[in-house]
Amino acid sequence: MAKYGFIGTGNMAQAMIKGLLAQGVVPSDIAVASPTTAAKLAQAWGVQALSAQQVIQASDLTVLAFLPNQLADVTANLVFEDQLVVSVLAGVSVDQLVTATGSHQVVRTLPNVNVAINQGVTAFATTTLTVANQAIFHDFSTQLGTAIAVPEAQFAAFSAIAGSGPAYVFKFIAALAKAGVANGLADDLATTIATQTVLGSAQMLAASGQSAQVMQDTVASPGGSTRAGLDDFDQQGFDAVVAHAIRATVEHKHA
Ligand SMILES: NC(=O)C1=CN([C@@H]2O[C@H](COP(=O)(O)OP(=O)(O)OC[C@H]3O[C@@H](n4cnc5c(N)ncnc54)[C@H](OP(=O)(O)O)[C@@H]3O)[C@@H](O)[C@H]2O)C=CC1
Ligand SMILES: O=C(O)[C@@H]1CCC=N1
Repeated sequence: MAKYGFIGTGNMAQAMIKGLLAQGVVPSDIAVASPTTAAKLAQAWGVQALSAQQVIQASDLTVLAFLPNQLADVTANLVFEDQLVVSVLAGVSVDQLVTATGSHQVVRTLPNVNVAINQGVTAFATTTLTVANQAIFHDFSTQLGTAIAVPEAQFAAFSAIAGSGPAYVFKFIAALAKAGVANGLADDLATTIATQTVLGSAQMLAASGQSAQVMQDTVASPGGSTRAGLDDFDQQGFDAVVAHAIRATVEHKHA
């Protein structure tokens, strides 16, 4: 089994580690480095907390999972040689990764937090990898969900829809639940049914082979309450609100 390393152990790294552990990767095959959280993860999950340089040396694949603006500082004194480096840093290009690490075996990725339950969707773009490193990255990424090769010019759009998308879906669920409470449902019940409804609807759409537009019509009986709600969404400019927020996300430097 390949050994995996993480430099940076925040929300994204923890989501990836959870996904790997759920797939049967043994904790001792995962090495982590960060100022404070790495030691806590070693206690809680049995992974190895090491220095960043030791993580690189102990791993077949090292994930960079700190904040994008930390790239130069964190890598300044690290030696990667031609180790396989997988970055999750939003907005950081393959060329920037090669310059910062000195490695020519580099993968730029943009995952989402659903990797924690092996249902992530991850964009990737690479330098020319050795056959061995292609296999190591393929095994790593497919354990976490779906991995898709995406041109770097499309990473910002991918990041907005897939990377940030879970936050926007959680926002919709929260709004749906809040509206349920405003209309008389208990808080817990409203959250449970809003969550299950979004989960079931996504699965229903995926299974249907139909467009999301067509599926709306299967719910809205002619002259019924759903049509009244959909018309109200349109009058309030729902699609424009979503498009505006996605544009703000795409235009951010860390997309
Ligand atoms: N969250 C998400 O859904 C997504 C995040 N990303 C990318 O993932 C990366 C991490 O984001 P996220 O996990 O949300 O952020 P967090 O703030 O949760 O995590 C940042 C991590 O960086 C660590 N860190 C800080 N300084 C150093 C250092 N000098 N050396 C090593 N590690 C350091 C922190 O360590 P400590 O905890 O010990 O302080 C922390 O574990 C970003 O680049 C982001 O663009 C990409 C797609 C989705
Ligand atoms: O918010 C962020 O900057 C990162 C990028 C995509 C999701 N989270």
